Amino acid sequence: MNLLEVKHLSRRYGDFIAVDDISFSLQAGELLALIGPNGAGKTTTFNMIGGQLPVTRGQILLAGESIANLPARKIWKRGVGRTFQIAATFHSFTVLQNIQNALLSYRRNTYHIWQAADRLYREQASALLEQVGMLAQADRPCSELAYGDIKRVELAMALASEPRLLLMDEPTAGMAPRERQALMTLTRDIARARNTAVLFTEHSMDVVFGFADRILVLARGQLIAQGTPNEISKDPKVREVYFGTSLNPQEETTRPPLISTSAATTHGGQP
Ligand SMILES: Nc1ncnc2c1ncn2[C@@H]1O[C@H](COP(=O)(O)OP(=O)(O)OP(=O)(O)O)[C@@H](O)[C@H]1O
Repeated sequence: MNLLEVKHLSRRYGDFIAVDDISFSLQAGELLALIGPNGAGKTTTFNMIGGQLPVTRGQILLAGESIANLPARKIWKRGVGRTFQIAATFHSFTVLQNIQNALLSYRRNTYHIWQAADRLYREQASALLEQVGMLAQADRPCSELAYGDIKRVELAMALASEPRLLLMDEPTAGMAPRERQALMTLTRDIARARNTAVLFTEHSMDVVFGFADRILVLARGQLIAQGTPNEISKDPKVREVYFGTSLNPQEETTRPPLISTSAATTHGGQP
């Protein structure tokens, strides 16, 4: 069974259709990229799956059970995690404390008020930090960390809820190419090791084509293509959206591939 099944999903804002009848599936341990130009409907799709936005029509099934229109916290409890940027207030906490907070938040039913908060979940938090390569920096305040390391902490915080499906909205935004590669290598290794499915949006094509097992391409709310990176890079509809011209088969040898550096850096205003 697929871990996630999205069937005929739509979202309207008044008369405007932001997401138009899209269907796709995702398996445990798989990395699926959701790409498309600005305004294509990526964030809207994410927010419907995560419960931040009501669904207008369609189904979202997690391991066969409907999660569409459930409150976000219930969806989270059922196993859909999400990376969020560390809020400004959390910068004064140490790396370890941030992970402990994430564990506390997820397991708040078992919170014992008489225990000092900083003794709770130390071992679990340390284990998560080890997985993301941040254990050596456990006692540093997050405010002192390099940007790439903050991203690792955010990943560990998302993993604190032991998600079956992890949603990552532009995980590498603002990162240098080498940092992007490192974070996505880590994400892929963790997804494989934990059998966690990852759905991510991304404007950096080096990340999309280097790490996604499959790619979904949205344009003006519609799913215009889905397939492996190799299939997507050859898809004329996708190339039309990304290069603005349709692909004549005779041109194929002369046109740049979709994964070229120019495509990787020109879309979406990322560095
Ligand atoms: N609250 C809203 N009310 C009306 N229209 C909205 C609202 N939120 C989003 N939209 C519109 O829905 C469409 C899809 O937006 P969405 O943010 O999902 O796109 P996106 O693919 O994530 O874009 P980006 O890459 O720029 O983040 C856009 O045309 C946007 O203007």
